[in-house]
Amino acid sequence: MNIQLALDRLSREECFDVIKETERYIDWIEVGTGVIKEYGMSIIREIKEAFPNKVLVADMKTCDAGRYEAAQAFEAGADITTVMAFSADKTILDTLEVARKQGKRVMIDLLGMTDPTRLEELEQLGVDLIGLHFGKDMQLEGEIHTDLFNLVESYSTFEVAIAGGINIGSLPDILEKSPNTIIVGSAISKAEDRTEVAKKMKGLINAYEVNY
Ligand SMILES: O=C([C@H](O)CO)[C@H](O)[C@H](O)COP(=O)(O)O
Repeated sequence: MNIQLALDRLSREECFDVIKETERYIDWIEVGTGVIKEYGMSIIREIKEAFPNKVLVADMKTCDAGRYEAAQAFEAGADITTVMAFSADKTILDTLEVARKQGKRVMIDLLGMTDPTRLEELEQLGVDLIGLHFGKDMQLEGEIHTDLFNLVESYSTFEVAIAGGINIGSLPDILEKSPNTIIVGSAISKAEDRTEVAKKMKGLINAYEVNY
């Protein structure tokens, strides 16, 4: 099970600090949407150059012009780019095609998605990696719940990532659902001791995997 460290609402310098402080305990690095909007593709390039052995996720949250945006992210060094589940089928197909040609991947972000038939369609389109997502603004009015997994429970074809305010308190319940990737942003990046929090979270994951 991977930890994907999400870098959001951080300066360029802070992004590098957070990675350096936690790199022993994280597997994937996500350059957050806001960070990409602030610094453009250059921050993806710089982070990939500095940490070439980490899988780099560009949280582009693409919803249109998929071919162009996927090419931008991959050209900058991303291994995975994100596309919103509500996007047109053509957008999703185009991003998948660009990814396949370059040996890269697309994560479909299910933020706001409640329609199970869209999952069927995504599977038919050839999607293999999805992100369950309880959004930042949703977190102002509630907390992530494992009910999110209901959307995907009848699909064995998807590799599943999950995000949305996951912290040490909510991690044990999430682990019971055995996602492939656990996305953690503010619980690590805004912590006083980021190394300690990342270490504890990785420790909980390792302990779960040993007993699973
Ligand atoms: O995708 C994200 C969100 O929409 C802000 O862009 C975050 O990366 C994701 O939610 C993980 O961050 P936390 O919720 O702070 O753990």
